[in-house]
Amino acid sequence: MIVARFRPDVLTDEQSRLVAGWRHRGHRSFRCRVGHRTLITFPDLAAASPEGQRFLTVLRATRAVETVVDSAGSPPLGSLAAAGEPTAVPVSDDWSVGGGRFTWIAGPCAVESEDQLALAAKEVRARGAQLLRGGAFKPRTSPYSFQGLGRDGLRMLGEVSAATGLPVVTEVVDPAQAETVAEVAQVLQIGARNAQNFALLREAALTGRAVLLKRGFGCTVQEWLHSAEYLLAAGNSRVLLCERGVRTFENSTRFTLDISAVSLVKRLSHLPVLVDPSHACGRSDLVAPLAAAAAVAGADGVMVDVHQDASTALCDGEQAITAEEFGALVDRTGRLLHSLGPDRPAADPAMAGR
Ligand SMILES: O=C[C@H](O)[C@H](O)COP(=O)(O)O
Ligand SMILES: C=C(OP(=O)(O)O)C(=O)O
Repeated sequence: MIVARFRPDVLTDEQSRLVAGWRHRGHRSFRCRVGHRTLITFPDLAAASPEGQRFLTVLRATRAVETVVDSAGSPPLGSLAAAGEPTAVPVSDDWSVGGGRFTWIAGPCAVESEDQLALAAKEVRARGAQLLRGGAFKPRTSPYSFQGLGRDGLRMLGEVSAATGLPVVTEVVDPAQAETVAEVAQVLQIGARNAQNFALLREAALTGRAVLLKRGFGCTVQEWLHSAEYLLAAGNSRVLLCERGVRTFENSTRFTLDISAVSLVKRLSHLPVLVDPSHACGRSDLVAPLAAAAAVAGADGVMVDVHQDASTALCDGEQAITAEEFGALVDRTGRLLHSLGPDRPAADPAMAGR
């Protein structure tokens, strides 16, 4: 699919003229601001048709257009080739995910009480977390399992965030609740089970909050990237991808962490890629090695479940690590990243699309 990247010193009237001309002929275009640049894709442009050829000539001759890229079957607005460089996604006044810094997101799987959340936030913040996770609305396999504290949980997240300064990542499961969740959370999480709930993706994007998009456990990399494209095409470029394991024949771990997808997506997409080792393996003893693997594979950060007393956890206790273990994990991974230095696989626009 054809996508045009416009220069940072955008000549918006040129952009608008181009888009208006194209739309006047009954065609669609989708625009997304990525860093300092604007990407516009033209899904109806058939490069081989005479009309397509004429439009491409105009695009290439337009001063405001930096480059015109064919994303070759990959979703265009998320493509690294189109953006030209990886994007860093701001999630608060003083933290961006991506851009070379490693991000730690930690906290309980589910918000269970004020005390539990406040203690977890204090503990993970002291040990290096930049964002607090915690589910208020829990997507559970069984209707009889703990479903989360709902609005009460959201309120607790808001209070703890205000007290600690930690931005909050929490899941939204219902399109009608996207705005309510966005009043509290700096990052809306779309869980694996909803990765292809397109109405939910659209509502989450329209809140303008950053969106952390888990990979569906039955989704291919291309399906996952197309879900991200729904967010981008709705005009929200603050998208974080999160690999959390896929379902395979292997059942000795909860899911199978697809580490190759991490390195691959860093080559295909300009969006930051995170890894959730907790949900991937479902076992606290494998969280540290998988987090290390994620860091080496080029991930921009890791999200982990942390609980003070996993034996009493109301959700996913088997995969939660303690705050002390989290601290050790942050230290070890920090040393690992340092030792890798510039050898850590980074997004390389020259490899995009291979
Ligand atoms: O965050 C946790 C999810 O809600 C959980 O992994 C769902 O799984 P389960 O309901 O099968 O336990
Ligand atoms: C439900 C969660 O994860 P996933 O959607 O990856 O299962 C979660 O992180 O709380």
